[in-house]
Amino acid sequence: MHEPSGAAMPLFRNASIRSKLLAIMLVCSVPVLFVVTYFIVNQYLDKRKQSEREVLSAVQSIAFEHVAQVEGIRSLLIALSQYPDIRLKDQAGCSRILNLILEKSPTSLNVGLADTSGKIVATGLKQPLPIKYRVDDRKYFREALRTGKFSAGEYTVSRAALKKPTPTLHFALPVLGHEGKPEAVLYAAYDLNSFGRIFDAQGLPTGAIINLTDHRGTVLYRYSRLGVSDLVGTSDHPDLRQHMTGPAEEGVLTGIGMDGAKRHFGFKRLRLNPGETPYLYIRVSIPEQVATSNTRKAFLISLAVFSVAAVITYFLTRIIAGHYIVRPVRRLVNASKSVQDGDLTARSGLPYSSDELGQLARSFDEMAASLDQRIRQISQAESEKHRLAFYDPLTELPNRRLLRDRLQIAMLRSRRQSTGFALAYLDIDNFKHINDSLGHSAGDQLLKIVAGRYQAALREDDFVCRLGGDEFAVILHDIQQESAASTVIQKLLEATCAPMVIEGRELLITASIGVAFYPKDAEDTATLEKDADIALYHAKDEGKNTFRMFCEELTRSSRERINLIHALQHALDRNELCLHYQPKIDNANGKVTGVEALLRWTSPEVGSIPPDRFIPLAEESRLIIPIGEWVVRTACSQQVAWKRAGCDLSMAVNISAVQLKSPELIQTIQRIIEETGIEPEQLELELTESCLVDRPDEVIKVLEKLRALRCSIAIDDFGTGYSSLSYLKNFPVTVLKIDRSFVKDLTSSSSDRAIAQSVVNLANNLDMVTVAEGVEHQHQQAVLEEIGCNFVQGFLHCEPVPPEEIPDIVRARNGEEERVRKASIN
Ligand SMILES: Nc1nc2c(ncn2[C@@H]2O[C@@H]3COP(=O)(O)O[C@H]4[C@@H](O)[C@H](n5cnc6c(=O)[nH]c(N)nc65)O[C@@H]4COP(=O)(O)O[C@H]3[C@H]2O)c(=O)[nH]1
Repeated sequence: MHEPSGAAMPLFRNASIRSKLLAIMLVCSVPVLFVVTYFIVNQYLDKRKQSEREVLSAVQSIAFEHVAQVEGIRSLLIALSQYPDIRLKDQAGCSRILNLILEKSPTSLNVGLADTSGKIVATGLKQPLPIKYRVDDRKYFREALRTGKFSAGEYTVSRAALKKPTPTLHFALPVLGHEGKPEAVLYAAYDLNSFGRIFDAQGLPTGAIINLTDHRGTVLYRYSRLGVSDLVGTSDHPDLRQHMTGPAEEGVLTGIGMDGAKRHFGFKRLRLNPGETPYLYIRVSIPEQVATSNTRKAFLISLAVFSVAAVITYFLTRIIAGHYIVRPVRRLVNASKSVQDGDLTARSGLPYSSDELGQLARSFDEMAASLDQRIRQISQAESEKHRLAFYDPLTELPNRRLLRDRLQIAMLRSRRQSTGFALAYLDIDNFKHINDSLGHSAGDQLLKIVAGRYQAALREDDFVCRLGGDEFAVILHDIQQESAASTVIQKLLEATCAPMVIEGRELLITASIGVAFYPKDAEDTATLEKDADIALYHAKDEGKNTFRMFCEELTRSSRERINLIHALQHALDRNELCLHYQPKIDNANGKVTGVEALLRWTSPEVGSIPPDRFIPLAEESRLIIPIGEWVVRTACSQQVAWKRAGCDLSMAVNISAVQLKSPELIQTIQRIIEETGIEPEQLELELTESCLVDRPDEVIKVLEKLRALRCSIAIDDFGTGYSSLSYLKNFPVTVLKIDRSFVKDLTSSSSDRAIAQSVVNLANNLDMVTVAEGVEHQHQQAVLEEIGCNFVQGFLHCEPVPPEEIPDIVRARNGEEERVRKASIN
């Protein structure tokens, strides 16, 4: 079966509709998912940017505030440097002012004055510093002296506030003398915790961290809402130091923080004076997770909603597709399978809605209905064809073809069951005569009645068929014995004999039956049929209304028949045929007025064969056509030869029914008349009465043509056939020959005499002459003369003799008769 290629989606080629629909649903969901994802990613990126802006802004504002504080310190130190006590390095005055200043400065942990050797002159602290405390090792001190400018120091943990170590960053300003030389250094310790406070004021989200490092990357201060980190003093993460060396003074970046979390960083470098090394690197960071937590949440919610929607859609699609698509399609598939399996009454059972499935259901149902109708029509046509092929239309019995099938089946069944069966051939006796005399319609009715009787007489599993014409065949199953078959055959004969009324006339018919047995007589059906046929032939031959079981003897006689036909085929060529002539005597004067030509055959193999035996075979094999032509030609030639020799006789020739039906008969006779030169009036064509009853209208036409040739026409064996007297007057017949059977008992049987008399009267009335056949005795001759029969033939007068004897017989007879006649006159 052809499979659509469907190379596009081989994965789904064999998937169910439900799966395909679900796949479609899922595929259609992808854009939705894509859009949702797109918006969420966008939101995420926005959040990220927002977070970066936030950290940058935070770092900028923290730096700004810090710078402002440092500037405050710078201004303060500048103002102090102008103060007289400071310039004079008056310890008490300095302490007082510094003390006062320190109290007012929230970001400074200490404010102090050191001389140029680094020795502390005074501090703003309440408690005095230890004597050995010096600042000459501090970077801010040395830088201030070196540069003469406001300088920053390095990170320290305040030693001033001993109770609580505090991260500090020192700034220093040299106090310059009149020559501009540094005379002392003012310094302030900046509390790095100030960053924490500024940082807190930014309102950054949880997890935000501020990280301060120096130019070496050492963490100076690290603070979050959780407090100051213990990572202070450690080295900054190398990956995060890029901002220290990069070109940008401030900016944002994303990376892994020191806590291992991904963070958004805002950074800024701080310098006291342009071109100087930055004294502080500020970094503020927010964990990305915190920055994008909303979008992540939104993403997860969307994903959850999408998943729930997908699950709901999945189940809804399953339910809806199952109800509206899958179930109808399954019903269509099932209906299709049923149709495929031969159930053409199968229908979808779906409502014919206006959608595609409704239309498909309607189309399918209509297609199945039309298929059903077509198949019915075809099967009706087939069964009609089968009926015509295997059944006889007249009797509705099976025909010969079906017989052959049934014989095969019966044979196989018998072989399997080790049984046997009988085949009987039946033939209605004289059906042809009945058919022709009563008409075809009556003949058909007869056959139907007989067929019905045979069916009724047989068992149900026996088989009866019509072979054609008046022939029937019967299979009798499970019969091996002749005795068992005889009972059934007898029943069939009786069924045939039962009186029947057709067209108001009561008919009595008989049948002949031939029977052969399987496997006794034949082991194949063809031989069995032949055997039954042979048996039937012999039943007919034996006088009809009887049956004959097949035996080897019959085959032998049949074989003889066939051999005889073969021999007859060569009889003409081999000059084995000859004619004898029987004189015909005129009762009026006792003279021989004519002869009847009678065919004789002497075969070198078989010897002399009587015409009653070989003429039927010649008719059967249609050899009678050439033989009959030879007879007419020989007889006519003989007649002409005798006539020339002074022996003028009429010539009677037998014409068989087969010759009469031959379309060449007229031409043949005409040609022979012309060729031989016989006077046509002297040629008498004898036809048996049975020739006339078969298609009388056509026979009349043939006879009229023969009469037109001026031949005489005689009806042979008159009174033995079934010819209707009403027809007789229409036949252009000139002679009626009274059959030998009536002549035989003419003197003893009053009915035979009455028949003979009737024939003579009929002939007289119809202007015909009569000839009596088979006259053997004088008393028969006397009666025939008495009843007025015109001519006689018979052994009493002369047997059929060879042609050479005829002239002498005629001379003797006609001379004698002349002498007798003259004597009787005298
Ligand atoms: N018992 C008895 N028989 C007598 C007597 N007189 C004559 N017959 C026989 O009666 C038969 C008369 O011929 P059929 O009735 O035409 O009957 C003929 C005819 O029907 C047929 N037949 C003979 N020759 C021909 C022929 O050339 N063509 C055709 N178509 N049929 C022929 O064969 C039949 C028999 O012919 P045959 O044996 O020659 O028999 C002849 C003849 O020998 C008699 O007194 N007693």
